[in-house]
Amino acid sequence: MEGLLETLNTEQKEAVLYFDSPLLILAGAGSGKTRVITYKIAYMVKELKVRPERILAVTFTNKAAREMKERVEKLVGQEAPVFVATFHSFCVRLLRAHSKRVGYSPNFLILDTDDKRRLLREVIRDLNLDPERYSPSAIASVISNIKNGLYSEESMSVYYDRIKDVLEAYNRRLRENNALDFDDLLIYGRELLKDPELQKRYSNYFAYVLVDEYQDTNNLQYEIVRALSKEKGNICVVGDEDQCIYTWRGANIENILSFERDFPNAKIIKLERNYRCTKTILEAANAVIKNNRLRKGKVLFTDNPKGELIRVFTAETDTEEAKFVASTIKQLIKKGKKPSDIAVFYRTNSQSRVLEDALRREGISYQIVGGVKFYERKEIKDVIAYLRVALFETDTISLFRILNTPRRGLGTAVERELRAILQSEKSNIKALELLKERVSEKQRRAVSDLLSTVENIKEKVHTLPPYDLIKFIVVATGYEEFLRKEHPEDWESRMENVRELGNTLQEFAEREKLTGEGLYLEFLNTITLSSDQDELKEGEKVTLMTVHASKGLEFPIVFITGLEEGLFPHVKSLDTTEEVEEERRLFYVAITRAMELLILSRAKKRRVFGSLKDVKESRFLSEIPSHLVKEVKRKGTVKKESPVAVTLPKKERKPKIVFHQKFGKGVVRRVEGQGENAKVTAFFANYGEKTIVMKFLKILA
Ligand SMILES: Nc1ncnc2c1ncn2[C@@H]1O[C@H](COP(=O)(O)OP(=O)(O)OP(=O)(O)O)[C@@H](O)[C@H]1O
Ligand SMILES: [Mg+2]
Repeated sequence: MEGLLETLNTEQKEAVLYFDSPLLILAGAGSGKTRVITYKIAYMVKELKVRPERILAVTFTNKAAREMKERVEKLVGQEAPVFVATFHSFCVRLLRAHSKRVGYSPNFLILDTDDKRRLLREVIRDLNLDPERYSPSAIASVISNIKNGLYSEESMSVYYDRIKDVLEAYNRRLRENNALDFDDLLIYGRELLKDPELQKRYSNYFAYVLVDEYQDTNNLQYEIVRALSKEKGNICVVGDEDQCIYTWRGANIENILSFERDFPNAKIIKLERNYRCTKTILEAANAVIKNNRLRKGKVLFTDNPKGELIRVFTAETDTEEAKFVASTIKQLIKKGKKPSDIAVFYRTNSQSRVLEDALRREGISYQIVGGVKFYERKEIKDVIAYLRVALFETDTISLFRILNTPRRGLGTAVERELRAILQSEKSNIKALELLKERVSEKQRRAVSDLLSTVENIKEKVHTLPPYDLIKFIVVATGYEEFLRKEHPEDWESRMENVRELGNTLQEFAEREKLTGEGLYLEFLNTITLSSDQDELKEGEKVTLMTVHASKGLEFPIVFITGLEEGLFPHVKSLDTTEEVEEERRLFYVAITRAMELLILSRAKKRRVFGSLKDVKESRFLSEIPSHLVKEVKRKGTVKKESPVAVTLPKKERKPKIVFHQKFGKGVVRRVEGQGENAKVTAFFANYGEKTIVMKFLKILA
């Protein structure tokens, strides 16, 4: 342990060793805040002999939690698990133990964003409201804001009156389904801790509480932290007000001030040395954030080398910008950089597609974090819904999802019948039994089939390995045929996803050493709670993500794309100074993820709703001092693809070896057709023979 403390600077060491009163560490990006938290936990376990499970560490995402856990285990050895949680996962644990007190049974369901929207759509339809005026996703966010108490009293009453019926029906349906949405987790978690007995029990149980990314906690989260630590004051929170980027979700910079008020004897430690970025990058970050008025203001310096100048590229169009990113990455890799050292950020999810296309064309493997997440893809949700119906007696939301998926002639009329039955009958299986009596002969057979499939799954959960169980669901329901018919364009890749689900489950089972029902419950739990950062797997892939998802992470090389007015800063955040300042903090977060090289880009024209529009350079670009920047020139004067080359094609060479993003290298067997739409059949070592459209392949030989 002695040796370990030596790798900390004086202030960091002081923070690790300080236990006399509540501790607040306020410090800039890359100054070692997260490092202090991990070392503090390690110190408590190793030196103070605190039992690891009695230390509660809270971070912002599951990914961050997992990383922290690994780091602590590296420091103390794996002798015992440390409880590193997110606010949501902590509340799930609390609720599983005491759900009765808030009127839920312990095996409650957690609705994710998509489930929530589906349920709202149903509610809106049942209330005979116009779905045009009441869009489920808009209402979903209003409801979330109401639940989080984000509206002022005045606007609250306006919103509340307008959606009162929807909200009440929605909450009722949640209760009937024994289900909670993400907001409820925090609300009921907080509710439980209001009970003096529980509050005492848990604040006594936890010897110490630590919170990372404290600047982004909202009021509910703050109250939870406070309930757990107010008596003993055994708490350490770390944050940076310049990185507060979730005020739109109710994060509150004021929490930092309230901390000093609620814990009057709090000790404040500042860390001023950045260990992450080059001098050039840090100077740029400091210059940008200086333009914000709403900040405490602090200095941050680094002893790191000056490093390379920041590169700036101006493209004619967004497509050209993407090409620039892809070709630059290719060069960097050629020069020996690892793909996993490179990250590409964008302000909004929809920017990723163009970038993805360009990367694919260059044959660069990438992973996308956020966007349509794997578990939100339709085919994955369908298959998981079968699992959920089998495992959760009362999950009617999933029941309606699978009723006619794949199509089995159980349309809206049958759905209505089923809904009526469910008014009095809560069990899925019993409801299906009853449904059989109320439908036509043909439909009866369909319902019987569905019923036996569900019962089979229920049983096979205990007997089949996970991969085979997924296969069973696919075969029993004819899901592959269904995909083939419904999605002739991409059914293969969808099936690939379903298989991937089987792989993931298998891997999860082996890693967590779980089997049977417990395995699936834990798995469903984990994926429902997984957030933007959680798909990040290590590996030789370039990472694409929104700036929001990049919080807390670091990469040697970072691209920030789309630096245009209206995009970054975003058009929705231009009205007030506060909004623009939040965008600037977001830009500050993005810059400070970069360790060695920062590359910024923008386009002069960008496709918006299908057509190209002129866009202006982001104001943030001009806030970076010019001596830190180097303009990247466009290569030569490559005109638009010359029409001559298209009309006079060289005799197409038949490819022999190709490369595919997912399958890797393949030996070509057949080619049908020509050009980018030609169908190439190739053999891939780990996947067997596949037929793929040329444009998704790279020719290696
Ligand atoms: N004393 C130190 N000696 C060497 N490296 C350090 C030291 N402190 C921090 N680092 C390294 O600096 C980098 C940034 O540290 P860390 O991620 O803990 O910063 P942070 O303050 O949490 O940043 P952010 O605000 O972005 O979350 C990490 O790679 C970390 O290992
Ligand atoms: Mg951190």
